[in-house]
Amino acid sequence: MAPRIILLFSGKRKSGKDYLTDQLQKLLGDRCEIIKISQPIKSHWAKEKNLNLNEMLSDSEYKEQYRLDMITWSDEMRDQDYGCFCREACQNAADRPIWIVSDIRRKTDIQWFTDTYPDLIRTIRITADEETRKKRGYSFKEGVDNVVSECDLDDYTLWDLVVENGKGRQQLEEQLGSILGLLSHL
Ligand SMILES: Nc1ncnc2c1ncn2[C@@H]1O[C@H](COP(=O)(O)OP(=O)(O)OP(=O)(O)O)[C@@H](O)[C@H]1O
Repeated sequence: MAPRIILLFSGKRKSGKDYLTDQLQKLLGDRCEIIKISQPIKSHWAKEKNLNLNEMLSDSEYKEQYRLDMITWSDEMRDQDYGCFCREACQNAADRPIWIVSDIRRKTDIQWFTDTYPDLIRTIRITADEETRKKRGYSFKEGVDNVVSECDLDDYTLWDLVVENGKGRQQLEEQLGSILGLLSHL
């Protein structure tokens, strides 16, 4: 069974992508599969450099040590084939009706999904003010926060839904409710 809908989530660092997609998964249970484009990137990189993959995947300082190198390496891979990581992440995904991609970063990610799964794609931008993001552990890093991987979707305007997750955020139930609205036809 192929997915019947694919939700693509984007947001700046510490906007709450993992938090909200985890909550959504709790609600949807085994009807949904969480996909991370960063997973194949991290596993390739960990294998190549002989690093600990679990540490890379967890929200740790370890991951931050390698973030810059990983960005450079994955940009080179993408230049050759912009869909390479999207494709690999989807190949590893379970057959479930709802796919949640929790970390899209580029216009080409959206393009790849839209071309590969026409009509199934809904895009969601999570926003949060800088002060809130800082309270959650964000601090500006040269080469990370001012490069394409973090900024390419800043000027994208065609989101199906924008979810405020900073100071002005609604209750979690309402945030999730607006996301579920995108699934109401299923
Ligand atoms: N609505 C919220 N209520 C309470 N805590 C939140 C909320 N949103 C996010 N957080 C907390 O803020 C921190 C950062 O959120 P999260 O890891 O989801 O961000 P992210 O966008 O996935 O960041 P990164 O891009 O760095 O992986 C986490 O500790 C998370 O639990």
